[in-house]
Amino acid sequence: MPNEQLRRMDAFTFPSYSIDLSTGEALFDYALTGPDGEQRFTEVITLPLPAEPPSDETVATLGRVLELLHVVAGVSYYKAAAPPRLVLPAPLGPAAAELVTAVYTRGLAEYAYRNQLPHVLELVPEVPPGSVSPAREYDNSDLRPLSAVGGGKDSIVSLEALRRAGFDPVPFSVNPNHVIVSVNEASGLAPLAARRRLDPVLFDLNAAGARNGHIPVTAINSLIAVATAVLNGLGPVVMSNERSASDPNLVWNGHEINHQWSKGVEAEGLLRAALAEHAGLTEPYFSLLRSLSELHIARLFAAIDRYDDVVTSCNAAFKLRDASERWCRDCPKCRFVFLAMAPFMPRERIIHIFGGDLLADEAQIPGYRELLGVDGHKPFECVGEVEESVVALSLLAEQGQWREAPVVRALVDAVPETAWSAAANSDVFTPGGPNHIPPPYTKSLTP
Ligand SMILES: CC(=O)N[C@H]1[C@@H](OP(=O)(O)OP(=O)(O)OC[C@H]2O[C@@H](n3ccc(=O)[nH]c3=O)[C@H](O)[C@@H]2O)O[C@H](CO)[C@@H](O)[C@@H]1O[C@H](C)C(=O)N[C@@H](C)C(=O)N[C@@H](CCC(=O)O)C(=O)O
Ligand SMILES: Nc1ncnc2c1ncn2[C@@H]1O[C@H](COP(=O)(O)OP(=O)(O)OP(=O)(O)O)[C@@H](O)[C@H]1O
Repeated sequence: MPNEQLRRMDAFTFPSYSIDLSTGEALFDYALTGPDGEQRFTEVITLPLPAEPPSDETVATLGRVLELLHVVAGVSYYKAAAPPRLVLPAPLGPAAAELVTAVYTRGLAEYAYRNQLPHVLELVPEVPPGSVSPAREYDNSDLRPLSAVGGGKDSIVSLEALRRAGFDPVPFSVNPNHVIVSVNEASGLAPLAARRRLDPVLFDLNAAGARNGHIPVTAINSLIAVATAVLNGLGPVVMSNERSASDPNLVWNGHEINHQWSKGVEAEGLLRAALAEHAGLTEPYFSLLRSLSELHIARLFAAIDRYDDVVTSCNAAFKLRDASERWCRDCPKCRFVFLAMAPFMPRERIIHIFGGDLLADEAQIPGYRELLGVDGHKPFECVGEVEESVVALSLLAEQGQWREAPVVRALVDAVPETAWSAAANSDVFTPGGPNHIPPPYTKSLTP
């Protein structure tokens, strides 16, 4: 469909969804409609099946989770045109409607900002009138947790904490690539995986110049994880989203723009409330690392060495096409994670993990100046707060193994006095902020 026709689309709708319980394959249909016709899409999500066929109650609860997933996963296709109307397929309760509104507005905020589409931030979904029959309560809080694994340091810290605390976690990933497969192998635990296939038409439209940008992928992965847990008789989904994920990158037109919005605590609360209301799940989903800073998580990671050959936090390794093998060593996330880990491990170990030394590479100085708040705003990436970067730098400046590294020397000179004093009084190693960690899990992070 030509780009001008896409730009004239006036509504995004959700024609149908279905699941085949003999294969685990769910089909989610979407449509952009306008004066020139419609553009249909189908996303395919395949859930891992349990050994025994699920009960009717399980199928009913799963259906409710998939109804939410159908609507949330539509963001990938909505963004190809960003029409003014978002027409939901069925009535929703207030908590579910609030989740959907937030996913399409705050979740697409970076997209709206970069494409200069302020109406997206004001989008109000059209919810068909009627009530939703109450969901059967489903308490899975005592069952084995499903621990989401993204291949990076955060999910490794959670997996190991759960294991140490005796929770017997099941690793779970959506579309595990070679990095995630290697991390699972290193864990020695038997993982579950779901498959997700975006409609290839979307890539054709993108190549032809359709609107494009960042989407709240964690909200989608989280609901796929919850659906997998329900279908397989497992307990809460444990995420590894940190405190700083809730911090916006900037404010635009009075709206917070946060690249990591669906990893933040607001999204976590909305998702939990929607799952309780719409699917009856009492303890569906929480982040174990919510109270911790990235720097604190890096320090916990440094105490675990069984994943050194495989751990990869660089997003370039997770692209659908042309992915890097492991760390690209030239992006905000590589820079930040290197800086965060370096104070807590011998120099040879971190060079081994990354395959190079970013603090010896002077080409990295401009990127590090952004992370340290000296230039620009916090990059649109999964990186910690400026204060965490300054604290990490101050720790490096005290260590003989790093003090003379060219990048450390240049940055120590660049950071203003005010930032050093803020870092000196920083609480980055003190857990804090709101969280949804259920009581049985609160002690998991204490060695
Ligand atoms: C791997 C990555 O960072 N991708 C972002 C990148 O996309 P790119 O075109 O370079 O590569 P692909 O990921 O292969 O995507 C191809 C196209 O498909 C679209 N798409 C992808 C996944 C999806 O669920 N829906 C989609 O529509 C995508 O828009 C591409 O056109 O740049 C994109 C634009 O900024 C980003 O949207 C891609 O981000 C992925 C969705 C992704 O998985 N990113 C995570 C690594 C990520 O950024 N996580 C955040 C958490 C954000 C959140 O709120 O959940 C983080 O860790 O901070
Ligand atoms: N493919 C995936 N399947 C399931 N969960 C995922 C996937 N990718 C990321 N996640 C989860 O989403 C959350 C955010 O991902 P993120 O990339 O920040 O974490 P990570 O890979 O564990 O650590 P790092 O921040 O070091 O990359 C984490 O809980 C992670 O486990």
